[in-house]
Amino acid sequence: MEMLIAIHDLVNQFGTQRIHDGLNLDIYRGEVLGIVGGSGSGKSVLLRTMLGLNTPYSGTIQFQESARLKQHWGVMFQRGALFSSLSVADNIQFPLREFTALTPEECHALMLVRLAMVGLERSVAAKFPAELSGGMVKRVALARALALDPVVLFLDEPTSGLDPVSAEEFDQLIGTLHRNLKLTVVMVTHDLDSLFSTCDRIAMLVDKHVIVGTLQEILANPHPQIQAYFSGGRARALLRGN
Ligand SMILES: Nc1ncnc2c1ncn2[C@@H]1O[C@H](COP(=O)(O)OP(=O)(O)OP(=O)(O)O)[C@@H](O)[C@H]1O
Repeated sequence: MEMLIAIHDLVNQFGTQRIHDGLNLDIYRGEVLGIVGGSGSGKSVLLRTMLGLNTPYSGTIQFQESARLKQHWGVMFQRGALFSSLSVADNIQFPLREFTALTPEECHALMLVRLAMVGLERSVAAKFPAELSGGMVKRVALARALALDPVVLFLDEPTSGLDPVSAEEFDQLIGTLHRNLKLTVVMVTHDLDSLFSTCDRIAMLVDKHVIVGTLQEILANPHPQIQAYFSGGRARALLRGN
């Protein structure tokens, strides 16, 4: 498989608190990788470091040429996803205006395509974020992340705050987009449903490193933190249904 992102010997540290200590992780083109781990284990810091928003203490993160520039990335953050003062149309067109020389008409047409891709009607374009449901906000944020036709999509807790039905619909949407667009998806998630239904591989933050594998491989790993993470009632119920 073709490697898209190679993280080598990564160390992140704040003051004397070491978060990652020689972390290695390869991310392959076309996969959906779920990043999991307990609260405070360093998932967000890892994502932010990949995005260049956090400078590591040491180590390297290499992107393959085709995914090296910001324009190649679609990013959906958990909070503050949309600009509240801009309409849905302007939110989605924001990256197009920033990074491309497309005409306003072309931006508008592309915005409508992105809206349709995330399953929203044209009429939503004129609305403002405050007028949308939580699930619609997530879809608009996803449409904006897809605006520039990214090579890789970074999602931070994409289903947090959604009711179970909306979360499942959103998982299905991610799966469909991944298959149709051949996207590489890197998502931080606490949502075991998402993890089990959407991710090809799991990177679990343990002891300042990641343990990586398919769901089956991770479940077979005897590390006590992994066993504890997947031994809760919900995880067991999901595994029975898997
Ligand atoms: N800018 C910062 N300055 C100092 N400490 C930080 C900074 N960013 C993160 N940390 C610390 O790094 C640790 C890991 O944080 P991070 O947000 O990555 O955890 P997480 O795994 O995403 O947790 P959660 O699931 O609760 O969101 C925490 O102890 C946090 O307090």
